[in-house]
Amino acid sequence: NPKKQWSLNDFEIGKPLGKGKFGRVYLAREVKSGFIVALKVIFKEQIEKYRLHHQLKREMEIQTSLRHPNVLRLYGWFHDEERIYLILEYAHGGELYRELRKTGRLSEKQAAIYIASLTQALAYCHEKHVIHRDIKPENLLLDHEGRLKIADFGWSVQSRSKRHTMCGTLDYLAPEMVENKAHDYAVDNWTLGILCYEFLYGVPPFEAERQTDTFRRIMKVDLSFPSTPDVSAEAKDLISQLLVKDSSKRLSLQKIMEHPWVIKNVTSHDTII
Ligand SMILES: COc1ccc(/C=N/Nc2[nH]nc(C)c2C(=O)Nc2cccc(NC(C)=O)c2)cc1
Repeated sequence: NPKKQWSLNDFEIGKPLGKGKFGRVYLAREVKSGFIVALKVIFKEQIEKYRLHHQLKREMEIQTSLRHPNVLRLYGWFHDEERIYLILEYAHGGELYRELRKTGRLSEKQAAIYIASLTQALAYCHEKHVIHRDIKPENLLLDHEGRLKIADFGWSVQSRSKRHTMCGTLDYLAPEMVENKAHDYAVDNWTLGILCYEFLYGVPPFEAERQTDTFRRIMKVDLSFPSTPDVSAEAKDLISQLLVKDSSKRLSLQKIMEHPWVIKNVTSHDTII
């Protein structure tokens, strides 16, 4: 129940799942119910040091309020003197990133299933007035059935602007984000185009040696499709309709679900339509 006051005594801590910038994630079991969760431990002094208290609070309120099969649940949280604990849904498959690195690239069917799941999750977030702004393979988890979960509201606690210049990759940034312009929901549509390209080719479209070159390629929308792997014309069409500099001209989430490439590759049982 959401109002219960949780504490560390309610959980048996299991193996560490991995570590983020602000702390580590552990497998954990709620003692009374035996329910398995992922417990994300964030150090308060890290939050205070980067003055991210309000940001973390807002991100946690957002993620607690979201209920969608492709959005990782934040069930609750608690804290002690030096740490904040997030009680998160456990996704057995781990980061989609790892699967992408292992297989190099995805089949058109698998890529379309993930794009359709992401599109539906984003449509849900947008109707709840939540712009995600930071979808990238390492923020996407897979559950035991291979279903995609957007998983970075709760712990991507860096403030957006600093985060992108400070660390991490620019590959997924839309031009208006790169220019630090006011941005709206359409940044997420751009990112869907980046992800679709990366799922099919194994690398993001504007990858470059130096950040300055990636910036330049994004601003120019310097998009090209290599001759191998042989990717369908429909997939290229969808990518080209998303990686459009003018955010108002990007394909809408609704239109993505109606695109021939998605219709051809995603039958309703793969994802809820
Ligand atoms: C290293 O191999 C792994 C294989 C699977 C996992 C599963 N993680 N599942 C999660 N469910 N809910 C949350 C939150 C997480 C989670 O944070 N996972 C996580 C955290 C940091 C790094 C990784 N690394 C990978 C490869 O998945 C996963 C974690 C690690």
